[in-house]
Amino acid sequence: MRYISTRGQAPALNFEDVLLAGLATDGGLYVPENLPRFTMEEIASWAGLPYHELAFRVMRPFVTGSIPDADFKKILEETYSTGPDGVFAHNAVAPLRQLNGNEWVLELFHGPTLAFKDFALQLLGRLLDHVLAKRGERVVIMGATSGDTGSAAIEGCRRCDNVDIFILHPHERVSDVQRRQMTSILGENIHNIAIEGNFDDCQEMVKASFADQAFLKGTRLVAVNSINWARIMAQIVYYFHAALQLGGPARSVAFSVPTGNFGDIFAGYLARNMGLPISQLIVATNRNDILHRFMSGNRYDKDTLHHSLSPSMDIMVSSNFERLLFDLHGRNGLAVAELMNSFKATGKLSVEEDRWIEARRLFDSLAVDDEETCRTIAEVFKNTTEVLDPHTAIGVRAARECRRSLDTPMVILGTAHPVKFPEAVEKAGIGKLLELPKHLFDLHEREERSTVLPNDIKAVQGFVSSHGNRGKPL
Ligand SMILES: Cc1ncc(COP(=O)(O)O)c(C=O)c1O
Ligand SMILES: N[C@@H](CCOP(=O)(O)O)C(=O)O
Repeated sequence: MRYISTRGQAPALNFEDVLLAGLATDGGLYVPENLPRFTMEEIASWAGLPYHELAFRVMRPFVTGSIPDADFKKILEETYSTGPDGVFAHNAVAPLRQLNGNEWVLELFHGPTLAFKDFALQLLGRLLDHVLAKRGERVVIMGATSGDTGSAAIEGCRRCDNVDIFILHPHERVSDVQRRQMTSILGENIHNIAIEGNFDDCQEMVKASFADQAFLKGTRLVAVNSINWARIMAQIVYYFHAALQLGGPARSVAFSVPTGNFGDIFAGYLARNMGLPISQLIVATNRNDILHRFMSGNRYDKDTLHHSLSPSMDIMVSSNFERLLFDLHGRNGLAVAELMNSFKATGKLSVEEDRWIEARRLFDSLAVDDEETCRTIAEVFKNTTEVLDPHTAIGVRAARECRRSLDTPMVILGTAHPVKFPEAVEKAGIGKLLELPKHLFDLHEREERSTVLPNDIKAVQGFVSSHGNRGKPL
């Protein structure tokens, strides 16, 4: 499998090199040159497979030529293991919980850091370990987080011998549990940086570091955000997993996806393009609604960033939207480069009418504010005694508002465990005490380590270069 850049001017890479890349050299994002497509018979034959075996079938075409089948199978078996020493706490890995009649939450929060990010980052860490050991190479990882990617990336990479990982989070803008999950994992190669800015500032600094890597003195820079193709690839699997449990592929399924960086929903869009019958994909945003404004009015314009009760989706500019733009423009990289350059200059973007109509055919959307989020948490609790996290609640609200058919199963991606967001749960009026799982029971007593830095790329790059070799200078 070869991968090409959404801006059309970077060299095509194989999977191994894409895994070790972040942004392409032309500033674009990598996508497969040709998407694999499965037949209905093939997909139907996967019903009942354990998660890791399904993952092998769905992802194999993407890694072919780079990771031998036997190694990939072993890595997947370890990644999606369950049981007392396993990675995931639920035997089904990603169980479906019925909310009512034909509405289901796909619980993606049974991994070590209690959010859907574990599905991809547990895999990414193992793939990096495999590839770097083979190459005998050390790398620096830089990642930006609004709260969940950070801990999942650290947890996924903490045992990798060949990485130093630097995670940038917005200072005082992630929940207490989220911060502690990151800053209490101690190791000479783990570096948490609290930036005096917002998530977009963090994300921008990571992206800019790919463009100018002199500060790394020759050490390779790797991404753990969803700009890294391997992240998206792993997130495709659970769409197949959910649909197969609900009568797919003979029956279509609809998905509602809490969205920030457009990564998770883009994975659903790819699952549909790979042959999975998906009748509806709903983009569910919080008040930071650039994606909803595009879908509903062809206006992808920067706004100010609002702090919400769903902080992980407090994102102004969505990285993976560029991957959709690439498809909407007939995979014309130069057209995308032009659009993105103009967006960089003006903060505004809209597309030609026919391309926007196509986007509307592909996605429905809704923006949900804090009040509606709390109302939904309370409503679901009253009817089911399930406590939703605020991001999942946004998905539920959007599913209920945008649903086209009651006969089609509606799956809402349950992206995080509510224990990570007690403020929203409390504001929803739910008195039920939520307990941290066993492996995190003493989280609030653990020692924390992080460095506060100004919103200044030179300060961040200086820190990376003076700590990038197991805490010592590069
Ligand atoms: C809990 C949670 N839900 C939803 C999202 C949105 O996912 P994405 O950025 O892939 O759209 C994120 C992170 O962005 C998240 O952490
Ligand atoms: N919600 C994310 C933001 C980063 O998104 P990513 O999927 O591109 O890593 C987070 O919690 O950090």
